[in-house]
Formats: sequence, structure tokens, C-alpha cells
Amino acid sequence: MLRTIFRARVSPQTALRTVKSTQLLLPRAARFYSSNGSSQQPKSRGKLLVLMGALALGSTLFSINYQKNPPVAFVEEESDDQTQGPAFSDKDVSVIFVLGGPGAGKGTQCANLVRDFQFVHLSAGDLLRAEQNRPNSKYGELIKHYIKEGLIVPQEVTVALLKQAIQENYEKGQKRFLVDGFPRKMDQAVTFEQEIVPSKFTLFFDCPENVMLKRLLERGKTSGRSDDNVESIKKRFKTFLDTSMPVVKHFQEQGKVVTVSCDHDVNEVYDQVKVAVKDKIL
Ligand SMILES: Nc1ncnc2c1ncn2[C@@H]1O[C@H](COP(=O)(O)OP(=O)(O)OP(=O)(O)O)[C@@H](O)[C@H]1O
Ligand SMILES: O=c1ccn([C@@H]2O[C@H](COP(=O)(O)O)[C@@H](O)[C@H]2O)c(=O)[nH]1
Repeated sequence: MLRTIFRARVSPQTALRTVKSTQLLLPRAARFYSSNGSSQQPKSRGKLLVLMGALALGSTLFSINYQKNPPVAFVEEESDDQTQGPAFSDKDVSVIFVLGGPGAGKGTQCANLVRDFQFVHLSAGDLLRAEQNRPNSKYGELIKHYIKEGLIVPQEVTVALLKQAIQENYEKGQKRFLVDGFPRKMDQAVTFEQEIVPSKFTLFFDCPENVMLKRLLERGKTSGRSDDNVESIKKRFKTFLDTSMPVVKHFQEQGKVVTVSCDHDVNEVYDQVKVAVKDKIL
């Protein structure tokens, strides 16, 4: 199952396009049916049936062809996404990346910011867990495996979920986003900023490992998370150091990181967070 997905080499564009097409095509089909179906005369109803038959045949042929050709082939032929630039302007949409080790307190502080300011909190981990639990998700098993092993889910999945969440919230008028626990790997950082929106800055939660371990084990008593156990936590720490710290360094080199010291009580940490956010964005 995992191997099949990797061999297909699904590119970010494909994943985004898949999300887009499922979202866009289905409502369009539904609109067509509801606006025409009820008032059809017998003759035009016949035409409608012929048209629907043709569409069904077309979609079957498309699906056979799609399975023969890896998705990447489609992307390379038609993709002009890379030259289009980000989907949103950073003048219109503000994204703050929230990074830090597992259990540093990112989610806790994001909740404070949502309470006091107008932010939408998008936790990449939460989005992945929701996708994992979504009935019939083709990524469910893959996500489950990666989370338990403390590894980074291939970016195509996570970037598509984030883009969809930002788009949905933007359509409701939301323009400020805390993107929590992302980007965890350099490829994600590059893709997100190229295709969605450049980040304003990164809030980095700096916390000693022994403090994070203690917090996670405590949380694990009630969280029900498959990765809040010593074995998974050790793997998550390693992934954080090897794979995610280079992302923090990358943004530090651009002068786009504000570091918060997390080995303090929640209110003290929040005082630092407020200063960082007010200075930069409000
Ligand atoms: N400053 C703090 N002092 C003590 N406990 C804290 C502090 N901040 C958060 N916690 C607790 O530590 C645990 C981990 O916090 P939280 O879930 O916010 O971390 P996180 O960085 O989002 O973790 P993860 O990346 O694993 O999702 C929670 O049980 C939370 O209540
Ligand atoms: O961009 C991401 C973010 C998260 N993951 C996976 O999810 C778990 C849990 O993340 P939390 O932020 O602690 O909720 C993480 O260990 C990764 O396995 C990911 O793959 N990509």
C-alpha cells in the first residue's frame, strides 16, 4: 500500500489538483442536475440522459487512463502551477509558522492566541489525524504509520490539507493563520511558500528535551494519541533534530524567526508570545 503511493510519485500539484477537482467537479455536476432536472420536458430529458451517459463513459475512460499513467505524467504535461506563484498574496493573508519540539507547548499557546486575537489555528498534526480517521481516506493507513513512527508524512498530503483549510477559511473572511507544527521538513517549507503564501515569520518554541518528555508522557495519560509513548516520542525527537531544525535554521538565516523560551509556566510563555506577535503582525 505504502509502496504503491511512493511509486506513483504524486507531486504537490497533483495532490492539490485532486483535492480541487473532487471539490470543484462534484458540486458542478450537482448544480447541473438540480438546476435542470426538475423542469425538464420529456425530449430534453432524453438529451440529458444521453449527455449523462456520455459523461459516464468519458469518466470511465479517463479513470482507466489515469490508472495506467502515474499522476506525475499528467502534471508534467499540463502543469503551469509552478509559474503561477503563490495562491495568496502575503499582503492579504498572514501566515505565522509555529515550530518547536514535540510537547514544547505550541498548541497550548496557539489556543491562547486564538482566544485573544483573530487567528485561525491550523495544526498540521490535527489535519493529518482528521484525514487519517476520515472514512475511505486513501491516505489513512499511510498517515497512521508515519505518525506512530514519528516520521514526516509526504508533503503532498499535508500541503494539500493545509491549502484546503486556508482556502475554506479565507472564503469565510479569515486572513490570519497560525500554521502549527509545519513546515517540519525543508521541502514543505519551499512548497508552501511557493504555492500557497510566503510566511510572515516563524514562532519557534525552544524547550529542553527532558521538559518535553515529561509533558508528553503526562499528556499521553489522556490524549489517546498513538505517538504519546516513550518509543514514539524518542523517534519524534530524532526527527525534530534531524529534519525540522534545519527548517528553523533556514528561516533564521532569513531573519524570520522569533524564539520563545518554553521552560516556564504557560502564562510566562504566553507573555513572550504576545510580544512576538504584536511586534510583527498586529
Ligand atoms: N508552559 C507549560 N508548562 C507546563 N505544561 C505545559 C506548558 N505548555 C503546555 N503544557 C502541557 O504540555 C503538553 C504538551 O503541550 P502542547 O500540546 O501544547 O504541545 P505541542 O508543542 O503542541 O505538542 P505536539 O507537537 O506534540 O502536538 C500538554 O499537556 C500541555 O497542557
Ligand atoms: O507537517 C507535518 C506535521 C505533522 N506530521 C506528523 O504528525 C505527527 C504529529 O504532529 P503534532 O504536531 O505533534 O500533532 C508528527 O510526529 C508527524 O508524524 C507530519 O508528518 N507532517
